[in-house]
Amino acid sequence: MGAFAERLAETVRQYGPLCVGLDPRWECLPADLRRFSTDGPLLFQASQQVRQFCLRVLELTRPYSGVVKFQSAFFELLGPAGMQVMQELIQTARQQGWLIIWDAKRGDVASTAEAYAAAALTGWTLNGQTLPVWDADALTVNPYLGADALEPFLAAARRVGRGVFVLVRTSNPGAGLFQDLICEGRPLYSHVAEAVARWNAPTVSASGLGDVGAVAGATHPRQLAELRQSYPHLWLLVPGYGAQGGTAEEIRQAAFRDDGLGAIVNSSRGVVFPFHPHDPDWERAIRTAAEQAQRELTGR
Ligand SMILES: O=c1ccn([C@@H]2O[C@H](COP(=O)(O)O)[C@@H](O)[C@H]2O)c(=O)[nH]1
Repeated sequence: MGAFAERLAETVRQYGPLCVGLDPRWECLPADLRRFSTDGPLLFQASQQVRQFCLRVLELTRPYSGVVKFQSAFFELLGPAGMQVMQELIQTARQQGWLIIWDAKRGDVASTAEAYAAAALTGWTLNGQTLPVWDADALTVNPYLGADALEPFLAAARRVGRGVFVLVRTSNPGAGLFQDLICEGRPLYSHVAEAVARWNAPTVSASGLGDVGAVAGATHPRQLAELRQSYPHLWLLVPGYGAQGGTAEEIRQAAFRDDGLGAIVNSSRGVVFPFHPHDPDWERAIRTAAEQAQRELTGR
């Protein structure tokens, strides 16, 4: 498997920068799919309905995107059956040719991070056999515990040509509480970005981009533009487009390099739930939303 950065560059050249966010919110599912039969545990039944919906989303959006981000929270909410469904969907997405980001925002002391990293990226070697577990192409991680705690993720990614996206400037309204605190004359997030660029540097490949990227919200276009300008070798994972208020125009101006690479832009609710649960034409709504997002993000 080639370097993550190059596989991502190839995907963005082919499909544009849209990343489909698979966040299966039960209350947003089409009403027809929110049905239960009389037997079987409810969480299991709900997981099967989510499975059916997500499979359809993957098919409908595939022409417009090559990257899918699984938001672990919504699958965890469904318990073990939901986790099983997530694993099956990840395998299906891989067979369909998607690049897979697992948004689980991991971060812990190094000895524990090693287990998280094996589960997400390398697989686990047991009895001489390496078993893939989640088998993601990239994982989101939280930098708060420091460099030693991130190293197991970076090492795992290096070993198997995978990627890591480090939270730098998140999209939520309260992000500044800690991330904007001034330390040594500049905001904390800019120190994090500098460290991410340092970890990324040895991985930079032909596209001029590397395997250790940064999460930078579309809802803070000034900081997004500043990160883009300061760190041309970083892939940016940009959430906050659509449902959280980030616009395609602001993103186009702030997030990309001159060659059109450098950022992937996540849309979860905007692309996956652009319909009312009682709208019978929900499939067409998803297809239209994905097509429009692809078009407006590339400015075509
Ligand atoms: O700063 C961040 C980091 C991650 N997210 C995640 O992205 C999606 C956004 O969903 P939308 O429905 O498009 O708003 C979701 O999975 C978040 O957990 C983020 O929003 N901001």
